[in-house]
Amino acid sequence: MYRIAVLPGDGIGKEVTRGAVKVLQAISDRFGHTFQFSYGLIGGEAIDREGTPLPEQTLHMCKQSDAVLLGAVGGPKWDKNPPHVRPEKGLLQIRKEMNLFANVRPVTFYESLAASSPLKPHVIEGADFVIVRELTGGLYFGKPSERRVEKGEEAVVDTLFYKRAEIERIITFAFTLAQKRKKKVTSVDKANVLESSRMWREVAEQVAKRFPDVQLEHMLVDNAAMQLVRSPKQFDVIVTENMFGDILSDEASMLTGSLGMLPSASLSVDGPALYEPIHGSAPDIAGKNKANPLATILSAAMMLRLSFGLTEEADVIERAVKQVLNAGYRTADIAQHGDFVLSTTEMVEKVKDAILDDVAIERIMQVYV
Ligand SMILES: NC(=O)c1ccc[n+]([C@@H]2O[C@H](COP(=O)([O-])OP(=O)(O)OC[C@H]3O[C@@H](n4cnc5c(N)ncnc54)[C@H](O)[C@@H]3O)[C@@H](O)[C@H]2O)c1
Ligand SMILES: CC(C)[C@H](C(=O)O)[C@@H](O)C(=O)O
Ligand SMILES: [Mg+2]
Repeated sequence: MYRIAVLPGDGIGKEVTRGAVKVLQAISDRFGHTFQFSYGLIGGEAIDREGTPLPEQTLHMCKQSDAVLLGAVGGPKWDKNPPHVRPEKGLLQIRKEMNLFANVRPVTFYESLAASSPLKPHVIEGADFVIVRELTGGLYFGKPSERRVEKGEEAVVDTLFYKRAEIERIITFAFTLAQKRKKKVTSVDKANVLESSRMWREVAEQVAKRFPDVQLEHMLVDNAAMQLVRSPKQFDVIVTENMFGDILSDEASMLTGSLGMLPSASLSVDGPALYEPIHGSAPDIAGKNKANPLATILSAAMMLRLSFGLTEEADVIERAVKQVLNAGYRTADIAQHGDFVLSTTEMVEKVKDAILDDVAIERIMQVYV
């Protein structure tokens, strides 16, 4: 049995996690696995109901689970809350409390979505890279982070803080991943300005010595932002600090045409991992059955593969997504003029159908081939 903690969160988080759970149930039916789903509050809804963005009960449930599936948090309703009762604080707290330092954001080009991207097909065709984002340090967690009065003037400060060991572990993770891929690491920093980036670069050089089969290049983050749209096919594994990774991964989603396509895994050295789409709660489309569920469904596939070792089942989900896209089914965010637009729930049903077809074909192949 696999114990999955489901944290729907706010806005479309509820809609896309509902869809991913249905897909996992289809996998469970077909492969005979037992997924035990437990639900917890996080983010704005948790604030409304429990007065805190991450209730202790939620954190305990997640720590006791085998993996966590999260939707998204946040929304205008809570945007003026004090810092400690913002929905996003709950997300940062669960990342820190579960030591989820390694955030893996794969960026995959889908042939059938070439027209959905704002980038030219020849630029993106074949692009396939992973952004490895340090997730529990940097500006997000550095202290002080406060407003103050300095020499009679109102001022404010945030702090970009990393221990050398935190930098070393994420870069080591990136090199280990690159060894299993195309053996190239692009370390992104702002070493021409930031001291933290100069240490980052030193550590990358030191770690590289332990991976002689992996190529290391350094790239300044402003150049990297430009290179992502100019020539994304050059990348294999990008490793970078927290804030840069947040920004670059949303930009990278445009290779697929939508934020609604990118999954993520947040991993720790030990203990359960957390899987979530990189997008947010999308208040502008929340409750309209318009959200693209594929990023969350693909995050569930990452869960099966990375947390449960169910590689065939993960492959089935990823193949089903590709089949549905190849068949021309689109949610509004990836639709072109003239496409038949599916709702969130309709897209989920198409993925479930493809899973059932895929498994049927697999069974036939096993029997007759
Ligand atoms: N991991 C998270 O929980 C997470 C991530 C990012 C933003 N947020 C929060 O979400 C709220 C809204 O932030 P935002 O609008 O800047 O970012 P967002 O990612 O929610 O939305 C950005 C744009 O992308 C679209 N979009 C996002 N996901 C989509 C999907 N699955 N299908 C179709 N379209 C999709 C939205 O409609 C919107 O136009 C904020 O409160 C923010 O803090 C949460
Ligand atoms: C909601 C916000 C705190 C979060 C982040 O910046 O990490 C989000 O943008 C993400 O990418 O998961
Ligand atoms: Mg983000």
